Amino acid sequence: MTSTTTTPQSATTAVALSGVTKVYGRGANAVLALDGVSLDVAPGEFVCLVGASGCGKSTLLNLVAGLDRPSGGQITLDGDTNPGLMFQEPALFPWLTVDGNVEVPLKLRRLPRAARRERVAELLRTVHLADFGRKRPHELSGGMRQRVALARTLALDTPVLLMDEPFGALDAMTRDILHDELERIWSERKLSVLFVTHNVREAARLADRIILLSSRPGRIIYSTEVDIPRPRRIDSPEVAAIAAEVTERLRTEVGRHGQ
Ligand SMILES: Nc1ncnc2c1ncn2[C@@H]1O[C@H](COP(=O)(O)OP(=O)(O)OP(=O)(O)O)[C@@H](O)[C@H]1O
Repeated sequence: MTSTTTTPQSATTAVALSGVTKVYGRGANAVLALDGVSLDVAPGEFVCLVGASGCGKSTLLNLVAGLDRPSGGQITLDGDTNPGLMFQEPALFPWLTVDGNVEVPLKLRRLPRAARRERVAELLRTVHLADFGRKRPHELSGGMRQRVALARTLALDTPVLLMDEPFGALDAMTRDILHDELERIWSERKLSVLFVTHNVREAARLADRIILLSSRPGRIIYSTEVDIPRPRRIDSPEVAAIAAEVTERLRTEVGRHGQ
């Protein structure tokens, strides 16, 4: 069976992937990107997906987002809203102000004007940009632009957030601050997060659970719970120990493929 559905599920699963396979192209040019991936994300769980370059992390996220269809298997999302998406590029509309950008999903949801204004102000307070509503994206730093992108995603009021290397282009200090912000918002709003990253330390800093994908075709080869109390520091010995364990597994996997 091949499908992506958005139907009420049991309360124990926010995102469910069952035997998900993805093949790009056909015949001699066919590329098996994902092979039988099964994964459940619980409501309120923060799951980080790591793996070597080209192992299918973005493919998996795109399938969950409904941007593409699996070749086999099933993907089910709890609730009737689409998941929120964030990428490395904030993808803001340059001709709109910060307010205007955050307002876009609210307009699409046909919220009345006064309610939109109130909601935009509340979302900008959430991401600590209350005084920047009238600025345009080019007037902001990279970190601020990602905050706007986060506010815009939160405007969807979705319980599921899909993030593909959202902080990959930021400097370490800005990334560190945004980790704190994201952790706070995730915990306050009880979001379920599927977060793709190359950065194993970032995964250990943020995740309840880290999933490691094999080199192509992507299969789940390792999974570990991260029991470190929050809030965490990316430079703490506990985070470093988990990161070292995952890095070792990743190294073995990459070595196995001679990359
Ligand atoms: N549209 C496509 N057509 C053909 N092959 C594709 C397509 N999209 C992705 N692939 C291939 O599928 C595999 C998985 O790609 P994907 O982008 O999901 O990996 P990734 O783990 O996100 O990589 P990275 O970490 O480098 O971003 C790669 O080998 C890629 O070349």
